[in-house]
Amino acid sequence: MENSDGRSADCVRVAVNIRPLITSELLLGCTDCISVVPGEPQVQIGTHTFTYDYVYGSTGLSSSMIYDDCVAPLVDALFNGYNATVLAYGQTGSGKTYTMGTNYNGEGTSGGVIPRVLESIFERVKETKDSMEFLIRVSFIEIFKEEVFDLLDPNTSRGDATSATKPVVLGRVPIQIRESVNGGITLSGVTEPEVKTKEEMASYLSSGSLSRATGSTNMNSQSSRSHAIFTITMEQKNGDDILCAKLHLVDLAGSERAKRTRAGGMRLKEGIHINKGLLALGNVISALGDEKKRKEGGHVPYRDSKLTRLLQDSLGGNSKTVMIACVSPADNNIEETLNTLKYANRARNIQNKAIINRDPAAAQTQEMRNQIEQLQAELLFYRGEGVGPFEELQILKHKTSLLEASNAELQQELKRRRVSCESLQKRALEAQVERDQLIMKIEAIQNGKSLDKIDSNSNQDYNLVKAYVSKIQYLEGELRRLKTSNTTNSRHFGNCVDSEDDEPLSSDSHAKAMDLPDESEDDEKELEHSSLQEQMDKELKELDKKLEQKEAEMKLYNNSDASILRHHYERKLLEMEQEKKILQQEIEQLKYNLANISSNSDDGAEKIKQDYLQKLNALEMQVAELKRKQEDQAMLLKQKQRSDEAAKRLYDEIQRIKAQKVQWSCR
Ligand SMILES: Nc1ncnc2c1ncn2[C@@H]1O[C@H](COP(=O)(O)OP(=O)(O)OP(=O)(O)O)[C@@H](O)[C@H]1O
Repeated sequence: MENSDGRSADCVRVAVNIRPLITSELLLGCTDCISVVPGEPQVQIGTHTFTYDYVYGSTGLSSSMIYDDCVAPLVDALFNGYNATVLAYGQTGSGKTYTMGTNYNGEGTSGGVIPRVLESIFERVKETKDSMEFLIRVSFIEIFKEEVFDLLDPNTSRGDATSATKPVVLGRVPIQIRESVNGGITLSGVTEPEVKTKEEMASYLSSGSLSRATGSTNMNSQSSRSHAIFTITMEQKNGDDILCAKLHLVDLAGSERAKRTRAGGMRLKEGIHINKGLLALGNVISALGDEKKRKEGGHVPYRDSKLTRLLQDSLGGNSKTVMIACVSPADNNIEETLNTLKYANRARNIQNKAIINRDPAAAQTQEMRNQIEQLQAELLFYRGEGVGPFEELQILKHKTSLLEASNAELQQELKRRRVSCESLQKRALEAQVERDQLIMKIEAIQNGKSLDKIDSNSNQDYNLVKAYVSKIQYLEGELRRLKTSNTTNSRHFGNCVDSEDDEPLSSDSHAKAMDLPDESEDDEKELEHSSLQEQMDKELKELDKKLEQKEAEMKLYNNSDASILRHHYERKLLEMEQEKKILQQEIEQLKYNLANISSNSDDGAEKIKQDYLQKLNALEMQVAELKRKQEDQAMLLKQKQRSDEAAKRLYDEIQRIKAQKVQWSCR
């Protein structure tokens, strides 16, 4: 099968992610050595031009699109029973960990792909869990100095996700790679806990990442010294059909040259092992990506390293694979960047053969069941016990299966609608709570309370308002119920009254009148009805009071104070934006000064450079803090808009209830 770009759907997809120049590179006076051809997935470096499936960063596509373009299709594939791999490759400090989000700790939003994978998997599980059983497990391993270690092994775990400091290394026992009879690669005894929520999965990722070997090199203060593979295994059971597939998320250690990283001692030894694994990976990519070698059926050296053995299925095997080549644009990295781009270019030629991983026993059972059905039909036909010719039987069977399929689809649709209905109800409740909370805030402001004090009380208020709104919803429900029962009673009572009307009775109504109970029964019914009426009048009055109260609140809310609050938020946002702009201008100015100092060899230049560097750092932190505050303000503003909408809906609802009530009272 071919894609619109003419490449086979099973080819390894390759994306290049160019990170921006980082402060340390700017301090060295580095400039961009790589450019992206506008509108094309093409990069130019020196005299070379390379084409990929996607190019992000440095004015190519925005790197925030990596997940949607490259990774979301792999999550789809996982749910369809295909193995999938995302592989981040590149020199040390080129942004692999940043791109993958391997250090995600479950809090906030990291730009990396892993948090989005977690989010998306559990959203889809939630959507389909009524018709499907899921079993999700995770494993997290690292290859450190050519040994495979289990990062989730509770016996050797070096800390938990909440620990702020890096835990101490305990003696770890490497795990063995095994090859199963059908050639599949397994890790004997690897810890594979079952996970049921996104948070649980994130906590395993986070505790494993803490245990991962990192160290400081000259090129990256937090350099990953090992190759890490986080694997999500998903088993889906639908009746007898079982699909079992794996998604590998691979964050490789950076390729590096000892001279550049100024590594010595332990770091040097680590580097040698890292490079050995990456060299083997390069050879595998060359063997698979070189058309000539592939046609000649040349040997693929998977066995040369643990890394290549573990990635055997991902490169040239049963997997849908995306490789994200991460590069730095700095001209002092040009040699490594060129190398990465060359490998990435070659990797585009790798052909995989992904197949749906159906449980063999379940697949066989299904096949046998079909066979039995077929044979039974044939038997009926030959015995002459069939209702008609064999073909007719086949048509009927086909029709039945079509009807069954459509039935299943309809049931699915029904379930989906139910779920969405529930979630809409929940959202309506939340919106009402928010609205009421805002009204309370406005009141508090009017009463002269400070914003800080209001915020500190808001949690307490939230629960109160929630309880209050649920109560109102309950009462509204009760009222509806009573209205219905009253309508029924009124009809019945109306019938009785009709029979006493002066108007002549039709023969039909006359017949009905004959069926009427005797007078004492009538009295009883009337009494019962009037007591019911009385009770309902009481409830109605109460509801009237509530409606009035709500309307008064709405009026209060709709008056100019609400717009004061909105203006307050908008003004704050604007102020922050201006402050951010000023800070960014200062940063630009500092960077410019720094660039000038870098080319200046004055004696005092180094001191000024250090001062600038410190100031730059402080300013960058200030900008980050401002950004966070700005996001908070924007969220508040959004919340406010949502509450306005909810208030409007509520107001409409009140009007509707009132209209209904008037109608009802007139009956
Ligand atoms: N797209 C980006 N935007 C801004 N900063 C980035 C980006 N990518 C990476 N960085 C920064 O570059 C530095 C190195 O990134 P990272 O640690 O992800 O590199 P790495 O390739 O994983 O390195 P190593 O192989 O040594 O572990 C970090 O400070 C990170 O914050």
